Amino acid sequence: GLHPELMPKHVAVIMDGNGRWAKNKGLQPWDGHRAGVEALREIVELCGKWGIQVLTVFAFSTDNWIRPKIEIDFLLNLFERTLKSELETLAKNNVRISIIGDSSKLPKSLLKVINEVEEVTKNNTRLQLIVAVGYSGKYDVLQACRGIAQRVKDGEIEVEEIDEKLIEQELETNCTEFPYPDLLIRTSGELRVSNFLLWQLAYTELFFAQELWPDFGRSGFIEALMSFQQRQRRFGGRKS
Ligand SMILES: CC(C)CCOP(=O)(O)OP(=O)(O)O
Ligand SMILES: [Mg+2]
Repeated sequence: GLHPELMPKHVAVIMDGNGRWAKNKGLQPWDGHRAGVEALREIVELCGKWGIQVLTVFAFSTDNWIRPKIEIDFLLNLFERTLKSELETLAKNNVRISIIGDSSKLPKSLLKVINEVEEVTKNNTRLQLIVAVGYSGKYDVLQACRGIAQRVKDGEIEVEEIDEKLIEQELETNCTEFPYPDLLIRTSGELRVSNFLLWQLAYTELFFAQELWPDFGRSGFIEALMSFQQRQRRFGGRKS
């Protein structure tokens, strides 16, 4: 079974497979995304129950903008409706939610809801749910470089002061206590990172689940966590 003391502090998830799940059932991709929200709701609940402190999920990549407009419009509207409908539950369950990513292309109405849910839940302490929307690892590193360059240009910092800590501050990880995911789970059998968190995954344990995201639930999550708990993490060192 699971050992509470070996629970990861920060879990990251690439929720993949919604489209194939829908196709297998003769449905439209957005039916898969709708089912995907139910899967996310279950995993959030389990994280809260099992004492996982941070859950970062990949909901929409900077590279997903090339999808058909109808699917993008559905997804953006789904995010807005879900944030609104889940706000009360998140607040009741002491979950702090924040959104990371390039918000410049998001509709004003979605931005408004994002600001509201971040504000309402900002002092919650049980679980931090970070939803990456319009995010990618390369976008994150790029915006951090620009931020640091501007601070040097403004004379705020010297080039010599640029260190890993400073980069971490400029990245959009948005989590000071546990910035580095201990475990990354990707569903649907794909074996790639797909421009998700990059800097932050330096020593993250990877777990690839066969289930399509809408089918990933308690049993799949337990399997991933049990695999994690059996790993020997050396962070580049040598087992003493
Ligand atoms: C937007 C993102 C959460 C969607 C994940 O599922 P997907 O649409 O990539 O599904 P497929 O890989 O099966 O097409
Ligand atoms: Mg996919």
